[in-house]
Amino acid sequence: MGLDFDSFVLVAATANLSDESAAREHADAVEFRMDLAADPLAELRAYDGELPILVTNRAVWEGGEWDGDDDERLAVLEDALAVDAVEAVDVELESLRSGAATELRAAARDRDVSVVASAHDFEGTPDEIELLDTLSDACERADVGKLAVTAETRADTLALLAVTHRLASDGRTVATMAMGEAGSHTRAVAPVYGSTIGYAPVDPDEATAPGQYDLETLSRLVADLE
Ligand SMILES: O=C1C[C@@](O)(C(=O)O)C[C@@H](O)[C@@H]1O
Repeated sequence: MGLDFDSFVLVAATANLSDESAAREHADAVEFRMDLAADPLAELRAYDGELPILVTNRAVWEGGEWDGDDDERLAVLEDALAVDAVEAVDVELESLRSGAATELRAAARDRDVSVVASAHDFEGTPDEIELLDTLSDACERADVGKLAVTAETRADTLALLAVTHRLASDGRTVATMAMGEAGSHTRAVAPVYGSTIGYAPVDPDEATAPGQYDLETLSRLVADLE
């Protein structure tokens, strides 16, 4: 069974699967950032942890560190689907739009692995109409539509929360967060408006995005606001 995003899933984001034992107390799953690991497939195949895994192999053009061939990047993700503990896969919305990840999505569906279509803006926060367009499109193309923007003002974070609320109220499965210092609180608050995934590093020095809380803190904040 793929990871079920019907209720909030707290994900420990890491480049190192050995973090799983430390994450177990607070996290529901691990996000394995394959693009940040030296030999990700070997690490995955050797995994004997308890938490289910969401695999991500983020390209440089989407803010990650995979700078090789893009088809190969998606092929590595497809190989990762064969590992039993892998219950969800993150696929860039751009790769779904271009058709490059059509086969990967079909392979995930065959294996009952949930698909998260993700879009990131590392420069700023587009207006609400564009946020709605992007997130709706991500929802159409996958089991979860995910949108991470960079907030500079309260107005940016409000726009993101409004769109989160609107789509979640319409019954879509969304995950949203604002990166950057001004956006940090959205990581705790967006779940109140229907966001179903939160990302946090076990060790605050190992954050995978700007403005993340550490895992224990995010777990407490989300639980307190529930
Ligand atoms: O896409 C996301 C969300 C994220 O960028 C964040 O802002 O928490 C962290 C990444 O590890 C993950 O792949």
